Amino acid sequence: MASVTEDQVREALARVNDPEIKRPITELGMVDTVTIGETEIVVRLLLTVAGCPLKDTLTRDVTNAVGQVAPTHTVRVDMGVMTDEQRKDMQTMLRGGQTEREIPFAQPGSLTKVYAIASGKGGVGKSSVTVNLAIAMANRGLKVGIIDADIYGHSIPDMLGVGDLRPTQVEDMIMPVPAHGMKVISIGMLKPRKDQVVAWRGPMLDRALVQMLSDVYWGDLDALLLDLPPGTGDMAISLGQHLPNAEVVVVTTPQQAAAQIAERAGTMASMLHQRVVGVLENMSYLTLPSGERMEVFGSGGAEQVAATLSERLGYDVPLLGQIPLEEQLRIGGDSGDPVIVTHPDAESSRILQAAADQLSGRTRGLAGMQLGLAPAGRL
Ligand SMILES: Nc1ncnc2c1ncn2[C@@H]1O[C@H](COP(=O)(O)OP(=O)(O)OP(=O)(O)O)[C@@H](O)[C@H]1O
Repeated sequence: MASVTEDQVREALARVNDPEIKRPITELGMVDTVTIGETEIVVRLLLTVAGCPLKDTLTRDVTNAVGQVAPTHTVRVDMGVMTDEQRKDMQTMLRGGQTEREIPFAQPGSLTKVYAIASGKGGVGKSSVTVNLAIAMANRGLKVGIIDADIYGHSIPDMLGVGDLRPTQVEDMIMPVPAHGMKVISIGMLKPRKDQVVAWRGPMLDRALVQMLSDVYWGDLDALLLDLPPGTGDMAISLGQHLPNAEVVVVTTPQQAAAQIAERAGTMASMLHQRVVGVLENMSYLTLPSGERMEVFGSGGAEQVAATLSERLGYDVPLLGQIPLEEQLRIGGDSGDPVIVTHPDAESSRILQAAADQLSGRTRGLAGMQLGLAPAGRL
């Protein structure tokens, strides 16, 4: 009987990814020993933390991979836990050799587009827009991350159905929570208790933002969306300081009062040297059973914001779309299954998908856009 070698088994193991970190377990230093007996192969794995919730997935994947190169052997997977030293080595490897924390998206040459979703007033639908825009980008094959930096609302995890999940921590590195094919971290996940009220001043908020940007293992992202708290407060200033390359999308309703406050949010972004890439109007109208459109919050707000910002900032700030009031959108947010997933043909979903395509440079024929010159999503 031709026997299998340890190299062949390790080669097979190199095809198994850690389910959370999504990198080969061999690269992560998780394969401790491989022992090949007459009839049995024993693979000893080192987990990052004892009681890792993904033990069963790892055992299944390892058994399948080794079974393919050694079909006549049985496979046994033993589990141990990494030492502090081994965890630190893994963390350094994940940071690309950097031992110091740094914000990967602020490095020259970063290919990740960062979008800050801002609003003047609260409750205009900024978080709903963030999750649906993010999924719309993921729908096009982009690797997407979301940071919920809204200290007052932090509603993103619930909107994505992961409100009860906590991120895994490896040393001082935090693994983002997977949701709808994306990676998510929320300021709410950094609190000791879910129901704790966040009453932080500027420096604490700054630390929380830096933690979410640099201590979270984001891996390779095409787009990172940040849900900011409403208004022009400390978080917006911190973001401007740490990520001046972020592009800002302003969300507003058609209401004139909301529009004026939204203009201030856009102007502030520009003062922090961030580019305002568009305005999205939410709650624009309600389609009545007769087909007639009722403008519940009036009309013209976002057009006004786009025109004022274009004039003030000296470049074109487009209106990216007008999203109607829709019950399905609200239900999607409440249930954790966003409307763009459950009802991709709903009017709101189509408008959000078009806005996402416009932002990530996927709509053909837009004036001034580079087409086909760079990899998708990295224009
Ligand atoms: N177009 C819409 N149609 C129906 N309901 C909507 C729409 N947009 C938002 N909502 C609902 O309005 C409420 C507020 O929306 P959301 O939480 O997204 O706003 P926000 O601007 O992020 O609020 P906050 O200021 O608290 O962060 C939610 O219940 C959401 O489901």
